[in-house]
Amino acid sequence: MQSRLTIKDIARLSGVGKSTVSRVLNNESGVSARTRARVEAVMQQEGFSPSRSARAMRGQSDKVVAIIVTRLDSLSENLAVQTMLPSLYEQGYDPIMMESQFSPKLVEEHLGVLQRRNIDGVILFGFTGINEKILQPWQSTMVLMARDAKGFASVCYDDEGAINILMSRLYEQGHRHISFLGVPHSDVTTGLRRHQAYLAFCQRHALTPNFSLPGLAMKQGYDRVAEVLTPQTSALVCATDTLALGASKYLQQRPLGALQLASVGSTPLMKFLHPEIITVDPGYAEAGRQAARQLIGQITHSCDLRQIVIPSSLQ
Ligand SMILES: O=P(O)(O)OC[C@H]1O[C@H](O[C@H]2O[C@H](CO)[C@@H](O)[C@H](O)[C@H]2O)[C@H](O)[C@@H](O)[C@@H]1O
Repeated sequence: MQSRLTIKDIARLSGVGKSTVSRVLNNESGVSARTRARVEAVMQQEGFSPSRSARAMRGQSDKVVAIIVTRLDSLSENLAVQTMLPSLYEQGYDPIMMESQFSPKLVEEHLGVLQRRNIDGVILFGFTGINEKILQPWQSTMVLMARDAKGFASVCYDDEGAINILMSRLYEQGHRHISFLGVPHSDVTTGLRRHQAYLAFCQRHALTPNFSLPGLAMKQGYDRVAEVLTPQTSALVCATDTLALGASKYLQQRPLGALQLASVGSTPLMKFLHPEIITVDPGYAEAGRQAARQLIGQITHSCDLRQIVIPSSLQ
C-alpha cells in the first residue's frame, strides 16, 4: 500500500536531513553507504513512494515516463525519440531523458532511480550485455527498442532485411565486388546480424566478401575504409549512415574512381550531405511512434506485450 509519508517524515524516521533523503532518492553521491542503507530501509519499511505526490504538490504532471537512450548524439535514436515525444505529450505524459552510454551498470542505476521515483513506464534502447534480471520489475511497463527479450514488449529493426535490400539493389546495378564496413559481432544487431546478412548474400551470389568491422563511430569509418577497398571494388555497403559519413570523408580526400556507397540509416543529415549514397531506412520514425503507442497501451492496460518488427525500405 502506498504511504502518505513525506520526505520530511522519512528524514525524521531515518535521523537524517531532508536533503540526504533527496540525495538517496536521486542516487546522488555525498551519502555514506551506511546512511543510504538506513534511509532505504526506512523507505521500504514504510512503503514510501514519493514522486507522484511530490509532483502533484508542485502542480506538475502525475504521468511520467522515462526514455533511456544509449547515446544522446545518436542520429538514429534521435529520429525515434522525435516521434515518441508528440504521442507521449498528447496523452499527458512528461518524458524524462536518460543516457546509458551502452553501460549495463548505468542502466541498472537509472532503473533504480526511476523505480524509487515510481514513474509510470520506460522506453529503453537495449543493447548487448544488459542483464535481463534487472528488467524484470518493469516487465509490464517497459518497451525495449532495437532489442527483444522474452516476455517483454519490443520494437525492433529488420537488420537482415536492410542489408539484403542494399545488396540486391547494388547487384541489380551490376556490382560484383561489394565491400562491407560494419560493427563487431559483440553487437548482436547492428554488428552480427548485418554482417551475417552481407556474408549470406555474397554466398548466395558467389561474390567474394571483403569486410572490416571497426565499430559505430564516424572516425572508425574514416580510419578503416581503406582496408576493404581493392582495385576491383565498385561498391561499399556501410552498416550505418555514421560509418558511411566517415568513409565518404576519406574518399573525398583520396578519390579512388567511381565507388557507389550504400548505407543503413537514411538519416536527414546523410540525405542532405550525400544524396548520391543509396540508403535504406530501417524505420526509426515509425519505431518511435509505435513504441510510444505500445507503452501507453501497457500503462493503461489496453494492449498486450507485443514484439513489433519495423520493415526497412529503400529510399
Ligand atoms: O550511428 P547511429 O545513428 O547512432 O546509428 C547506429 C545504429 O544505432 C542503433 O544501434 C545501436 O544502438 C541500439 C540501441 O538503440 C543497440 O541495440 C545496437 O546494438 C547498437 O548498434 C540502431 O538500432 C541501428 O539501426 C543504427 O544503425
